[in-house]
Amino acid sequence: MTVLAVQGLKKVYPSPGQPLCVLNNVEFELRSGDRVAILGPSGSGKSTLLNIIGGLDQPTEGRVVVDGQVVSEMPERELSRYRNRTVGFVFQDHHLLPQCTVLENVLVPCLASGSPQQDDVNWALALLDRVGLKDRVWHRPGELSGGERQRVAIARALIRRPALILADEPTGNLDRSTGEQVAQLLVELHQEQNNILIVVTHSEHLAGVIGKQCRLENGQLRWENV
Ligand SMILES: Nc1ncnc2c1ncn2[C@@H]1O[C@H](COP(=O)(O)OP(=O)(O)OP(=O)(O)O)[C@@H](O)[C@H]1O
Repeated sequence: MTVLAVQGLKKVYPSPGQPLCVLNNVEFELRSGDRVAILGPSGSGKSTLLNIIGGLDQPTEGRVVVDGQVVSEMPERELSRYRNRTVGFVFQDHHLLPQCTVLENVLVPCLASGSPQQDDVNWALALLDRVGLKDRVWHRPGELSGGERQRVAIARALIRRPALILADEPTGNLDRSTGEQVAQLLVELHQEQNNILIVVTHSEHLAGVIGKQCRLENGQLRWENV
């Protein structure tokens, strides 16, 4: 069981006029099995919040605690391990390596601890089967549709069996029906893997597929259907 606690989180960006306060005392707690969509207008700080949780950005004040460990206080080595092992990222732009096959792309996170083991390859193949890409493992990203590329990115995010899945506009580049399939897949895999799933989106429709929702506005997080 993983517990994610976001405590008194504040993020202020310097700017030529007034400093820009995008997060102001954001607080919540999630546990394994929880999933939530974070909605909010463009520029409201959704990606900033996700990046701080994922250890890609530092808060100005407050902290993110995962299983008792404060992310912003982790030494660099531990932070890299946290990003690689505890967190699985899915971005709007899939960030797949164009020269690598689908299978190699899914295995990329395993390279952090040397070359992938047979167990990793077996799990990657099982995940690719699960996301409906069994027949595409030797393709390269350029030979896939947008929805297929995003499904590869989801398999890659799950390869280390992370406790936390952070998805930033995962369907942003997809048409509505493909986006809905990808969102449904995220939900199904979340239920199977019992991780914590946080999805940042503009889309009320996607948020509806995810379930529990909160809204980030003026630096504050407001929970909706809890
Ligand atoms: N490194 C930075 N330096 C200064 N300002 C920044 C920086 N990163 C983000 N911002 C500003 O902080 C605000 C929040 O940005 P963020 O990307 O978190 O918003 P968002 O809600 O994810 O937006 P969108 O939905 O458009 O992706 C924006 O106004 C942005 O311009």
